[in-house]
Amino acid sequence: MAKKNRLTHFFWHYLKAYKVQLLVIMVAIIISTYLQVKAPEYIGNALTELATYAGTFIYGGEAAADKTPFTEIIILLVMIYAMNWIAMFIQNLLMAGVTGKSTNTMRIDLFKKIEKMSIRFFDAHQDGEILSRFTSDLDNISNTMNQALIQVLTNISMMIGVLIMMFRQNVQLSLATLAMAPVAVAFAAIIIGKARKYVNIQQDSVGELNAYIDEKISGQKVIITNGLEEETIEGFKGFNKKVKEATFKGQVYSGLLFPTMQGLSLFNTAIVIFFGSWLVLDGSIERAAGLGLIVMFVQYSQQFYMPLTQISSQFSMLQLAFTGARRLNEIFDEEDEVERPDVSEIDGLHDSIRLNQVNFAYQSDKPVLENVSMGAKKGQMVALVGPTGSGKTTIMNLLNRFYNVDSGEILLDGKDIRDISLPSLRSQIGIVLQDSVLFTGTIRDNIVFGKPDATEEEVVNATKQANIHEFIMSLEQGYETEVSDENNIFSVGQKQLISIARTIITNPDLLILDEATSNVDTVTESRIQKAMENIIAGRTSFVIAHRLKTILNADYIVVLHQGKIIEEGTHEELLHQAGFYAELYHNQFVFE
Ligand SMILES: Nc1ncnc2c1ncn2[C@@H]1O[C@H](COP(=O)(O)OP(=O)(O)OP(=O)(O)O)[C@@H](O)[C@H]1O
Repeated sequence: MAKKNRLTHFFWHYLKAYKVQLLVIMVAIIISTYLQVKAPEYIGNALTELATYAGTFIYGGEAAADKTPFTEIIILLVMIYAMNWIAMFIQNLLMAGVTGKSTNTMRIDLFKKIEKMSIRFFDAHQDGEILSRFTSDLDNISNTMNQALIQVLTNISMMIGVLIMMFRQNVQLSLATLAMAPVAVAFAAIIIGKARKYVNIQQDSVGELNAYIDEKISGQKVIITNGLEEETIEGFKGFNKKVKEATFKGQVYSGLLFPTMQGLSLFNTAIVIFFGSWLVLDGSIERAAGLGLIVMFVQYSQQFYMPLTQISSQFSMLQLAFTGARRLNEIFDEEDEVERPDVSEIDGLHDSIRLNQVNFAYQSDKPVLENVSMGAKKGQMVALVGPTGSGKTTIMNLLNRFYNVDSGEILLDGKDIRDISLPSLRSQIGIVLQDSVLFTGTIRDNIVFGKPDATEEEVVNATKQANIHEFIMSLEQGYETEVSDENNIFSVGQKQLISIARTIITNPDLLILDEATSNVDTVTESRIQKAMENIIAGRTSFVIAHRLKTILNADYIVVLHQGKIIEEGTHEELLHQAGFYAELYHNQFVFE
């Protein structure tokens, strides 16, 4: 029940801005339903008038025959059809507007929500799975609103109209007409319940399938180099089979609705005929009027059950929209990044940044950092070293508040970073990761990403410090060269240099650097090294260091092992300790 309320609430939230349009649509639906119900009566009258005219014409001659009543009814009929056309046109036009605007708002809200999500959310969801909410789920909602909603509303108003007309004619026969309605509703509820289950599975499987396709396409090089094409296709078939099976089962149940409703409708027609005849024989209904009444109620019975049948046939489409709404709600229900209510702004790093007894786990049963205490004074460079999986990246994630500590605290100038507003904190931090991402746009766009109003001088200054200015100038279109992450005109090293320039331009007080381990040629390697030195100079920095030279440049070295600090100090101090670090050093940092 709560779920249904949630869906009703969801649709109402997006439709309430269009109350007036929806009201006009409803009125237009009622008008067109009325006109459609009324038209056959006028056709009948027209035929009667035509017969009268023809009779008079044949027996009394043209002069005696008056075709005015016939002509008048025909004109009226034309007007009825024209009004019906206008009413339907208004419905469709307004509905297209309401659908377009409301799904557009849904799409914007969804994107806004995703932009507010924490890194934990992105770590826990695959890209393709998130993407499918924007594609198939929103499409389903939009298609249903455009195509099925008016038909469903028309059918409901038709049923109400028929009910009113029936009860005005004869209450007993009306009740007989409704005899199978509870059975029909019960059947529909059971079948709908079953179908909903499979439509839900279907849409979830589509999400998983999208995630699989997305992952495999972006990892295509690895697949080819490892000769895993066949395995990948088999994996795809597995996910595709899940979609196929759920779609089939959903369709089977949805498909059951239409024939079931039609069967019940026919059965009810028989009830009406028998019950009507019994009433006539019993004398409850006058014999002369009996036959006409029975014929009328046979029609009512069909008119009443037909909309029910049609609603049922549109059901699978409605179900897709409900499932789409449920899946959008799953995202809307996710928690945003939480800020303490009394957060404040900072204007930079003035003294130090420290981790105090920090404990952290991505999953509660697997501690990743245990009792980590370390820090950097303003202007210092701290190198984090340790084997893979020791928790270096995790410390960077906590410093930037991609995640919050489970216990302990991180203090920036003595202030808990959870008390600092996220935008304010992050504006002071510059990050260069191993995998540098380029966004679609020009090189310039990519460099001024964090400072769109940067001057030409600032851009060139940043690229010079990052050692990439000359390379950019050697390109035919220089800073205006169009790039994207898939555009392979840059090597990994060059991408990292652009990413360093992007960070330099924001002039952050605190730097988080993850030194690239990927093999780059020696020229690029020394360029990166120089760029790193330039960006670090005069700033406070934490560097996940892989190169000996970087480590030797550090003011302080922290050695991590399985989430714990096992050694710390300057290079000389650590060598003197003759422990893990000294061994790594003598082995030329083989964990690279
Ligand atoms: N998003 C995540 N969800 C769950 N566990 C994670 C996540 N990210 C990292 N881990 C786990 O946390 C531990 C520490 O990982 P982390 O990335 O901090 O190590 P690292 O020292 O940076 O390793 P590397 O040098 O290979 O980058 C590892 O055991 C890893 O499996």
